[in-house]
Amino acid sequence: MAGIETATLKALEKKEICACVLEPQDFNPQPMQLAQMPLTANPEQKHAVEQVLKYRNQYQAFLLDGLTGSGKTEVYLQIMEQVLKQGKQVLVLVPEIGLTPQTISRFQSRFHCHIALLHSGLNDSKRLQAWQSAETGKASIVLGTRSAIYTPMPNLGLIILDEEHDLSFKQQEGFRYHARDVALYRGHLQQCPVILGSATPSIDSYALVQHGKMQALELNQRAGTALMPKIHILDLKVAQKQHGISLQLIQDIKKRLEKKEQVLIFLNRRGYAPVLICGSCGWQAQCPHCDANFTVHRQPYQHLHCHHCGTIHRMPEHCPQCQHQELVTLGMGTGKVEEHLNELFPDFEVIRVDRDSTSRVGSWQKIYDKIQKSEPAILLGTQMLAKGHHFPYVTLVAILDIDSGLLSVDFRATERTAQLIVQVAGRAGRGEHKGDVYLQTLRPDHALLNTLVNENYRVFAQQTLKERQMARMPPYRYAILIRCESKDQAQNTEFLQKHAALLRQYPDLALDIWGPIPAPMERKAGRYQSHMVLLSADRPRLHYYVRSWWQNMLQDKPSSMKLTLDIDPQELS
Ligand SMILES: Nc1ncnc2c1ncn2[C@@H]1O[C@H](COP(=O)(O)OP(=O)(O)OP(=O)(O)O)[C@@H](O)[C@H]1O
Repeated sequence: MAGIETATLKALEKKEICACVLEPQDFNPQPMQLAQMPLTANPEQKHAVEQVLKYRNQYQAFLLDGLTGSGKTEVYLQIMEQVLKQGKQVLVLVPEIGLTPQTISRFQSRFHCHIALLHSGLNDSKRLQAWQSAETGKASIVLGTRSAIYTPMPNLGLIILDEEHDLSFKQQEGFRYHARDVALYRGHLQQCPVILGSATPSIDSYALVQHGKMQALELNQRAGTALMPKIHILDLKVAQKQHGISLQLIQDIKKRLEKKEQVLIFLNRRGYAPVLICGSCGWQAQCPHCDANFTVHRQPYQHLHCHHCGTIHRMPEHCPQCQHQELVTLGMGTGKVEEHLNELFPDFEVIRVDRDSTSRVGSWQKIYDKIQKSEPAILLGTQMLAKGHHFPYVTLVAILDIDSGLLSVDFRATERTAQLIVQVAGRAGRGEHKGDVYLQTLRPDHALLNTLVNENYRVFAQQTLKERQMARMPPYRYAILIRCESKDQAQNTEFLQKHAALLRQYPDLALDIWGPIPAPMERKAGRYQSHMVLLSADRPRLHYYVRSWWQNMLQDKPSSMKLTLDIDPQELS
């Protein structure tokens, strides 16, 4: 309300003298003008655009399965143009807040219209403004991360989920939902097409295509003149190395930098080193609250940090067990690799991109602008660098440690690793120069690596679908994960066993119950974690029985126990 401070209004509301309400506003769509002509679509792009536009005013789900750099965004833009011209709104979801600047700038250079931005970095009033502009039709486009899927848009004409395979579309805490599922359901409710786009679609989405619930649209070549990069496997068992980096790779990095090109080094481990160990007695710095090692950090000051519960400890000056002075770090995090790269390439800039280096507001934007300049540099980073970015000057990509992704117990681990490799590799050679990709591994014969190098991601996906079908795993059966957490592991097991027995009593529910078993990380933040997985091919019946069973469990559980129910879990952690 004009002229009256919010604090005053709140005080009056507290005394029940006034009530603060939001006035519904009229829907008033704004016309869209084209700011830039579209690119000339290649035949595959044209086909994809035409297919989607056939379903302009009705629900149909599409999987836009296009190689990295094949011009999926151009396909989105050309479809959006037609939908916006009809006076309808478009909702676009991206997995990361860090992807919003590049996406918004591509939208702004193509369309003159109001674009509302929604992500976790906004304060409440900015969020409200964005919601209102969507609800009233002032915003023709809403661009946001996961929760933007709930934005009120009365005249919705198209939903796009870019990088649909990305795990961040699933909310894993509190109110659990998968933005991909909500998008499909919302498209159905509001009768508009939904496009899920990715160079590495999820196995779940391929299954939807297989079952005729989604139409696949393929882009099989890079857009413009760019070519796909060549992947090389570096066998760490035999390779000569310096600081854990093969000499062959070091030579190639040097060549690229001298040619004024950029190099991207990927390591999915932030901090300086994952282990601190005593050189005399073997003592290791472990988090007192979790079954995990402390990670050593050197910035902004030396300290130990548990990445699981957030505990921070001072860096010990000597071994607390034997008083020995020499404590050594094992393994490499981005901090240590940054140090080595600075030593190996002193004449070139090393730009580190991880959660630590981008935690300040605006820092990612500054880094991003720097990368877009045609200057030689080494970009070193974690997941943040892997997702959907277009870095035209990167011609060499190296993944320093691919093996950790091959060792997980999660049945989706190979899918995630394959996606990561293909996505990171896809940042190479997107401009005028052809790219090369190096994968450092101790397991060069691993089937996954060979399928990706000699075949492609789609072949891997088809093999994985067959394996999942044979093993009767999702998406061929439906899963529910029960997580149970308390200070007593025996209490967790006894409680889950008792309730598993009750569920087994329903004779017409064909069900497998796995567990209870300790979670992959058994103790976290001082509490024991147990898991139990329910698997059934009959989703309606599974959900029907679980509904009352779950209520029963909640009533029966001790107050100190925490229970959570995860439908279609994406991670078994
Ligand atoms: N038809 C076209 N003609 C020429 N250039 C194109 C065409 N379509 C797209 N491009 C260009 O190709 C580059 C890569 O396109 P884009 O970023 O849209 O690919 P993408 O499929 O979204 O990639 P990724 O999945 O890796 O994020 C961009 O510079 C884009 O402008």
